[in-house]
Amino acid sequence: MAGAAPFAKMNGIGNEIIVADMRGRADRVSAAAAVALNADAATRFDQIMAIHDARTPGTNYFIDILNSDGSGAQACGNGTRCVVQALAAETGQKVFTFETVAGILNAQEHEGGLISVDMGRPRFGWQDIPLAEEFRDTRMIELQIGPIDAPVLHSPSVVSMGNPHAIFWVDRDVWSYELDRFGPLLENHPIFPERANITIAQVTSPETMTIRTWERGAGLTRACGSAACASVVAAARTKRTGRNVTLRAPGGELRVEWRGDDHVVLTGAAEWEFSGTFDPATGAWTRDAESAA
Ligand SMILES: N[C@H](CCC[C@H](N)C(=O)O)C(=O)O
Repeated sequence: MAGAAPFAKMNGIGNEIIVADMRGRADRVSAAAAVALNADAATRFDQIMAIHDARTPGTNYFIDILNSDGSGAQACGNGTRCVVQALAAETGQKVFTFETVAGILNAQEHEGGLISVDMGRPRFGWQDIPLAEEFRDTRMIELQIGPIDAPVLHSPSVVSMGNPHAIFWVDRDVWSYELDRFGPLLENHPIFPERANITIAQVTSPETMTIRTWERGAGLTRACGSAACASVVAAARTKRTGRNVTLRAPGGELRVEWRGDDHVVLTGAAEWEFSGTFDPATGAWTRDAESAA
């Protein structure tokens, strides 16, 4: 065993994140450690962002992303902001280039503390998302849930932001839908061979929308950055909004810009809660003595 590693419990507008410092070592945070940390109320999380030494010249670090069920994720916008805040606090550096299994991404901390992450280009091909069968037009696919003649949620837009997203457009308040009941069914629907993150979105103006997300591998979360990006891209594609949108999620506000060069930039806050050390093999952990409650 390689010994204990430092971690910080943080959140990105309520998206519960553990930033694990795995620099200078060859082991990974295990799925068993993720499940154990998530089972403890004090360290319950949506994603672990494990910072590893860079693998590719021109990048600062490699980031390994785990969901709370121990599965891997290709992208996590809110978690990336937490990584930036932790590293900026440590080093004073403000601009970072990270590598994840989904590719290279740039991020920066602004004056005043907000952090932007360039989440790259969205992909729309049915094989990119992926879907189990061909859909030529992914702005709206045939998928519904609820009574057959009066579906509660139907006809989502689907997008890959490195990870799979389905966005269901709703007219009523997003809280009036039982996302805890429908989320798991949709996440695991056979149309999504790699499962999917499920978002319900209410567009409130060409520049604003409200979203709630059921995350693949993590369940209901108070915010999901890649879902915010997917929602804006899908809304702009279907002419529901422009390309610059402020989103309200249960945990707070995010800004998304789908730039002219096709990159999607996510901006929002990140917050440190406490620090500790943990065993990346088992998830056993202790809180640092000087750390906040
Ligand atoms: N919370 C993350 C997304 C996690 C995605 C993950 N649930 C998956 O794709 O499996 C975010 O802020 O982008």
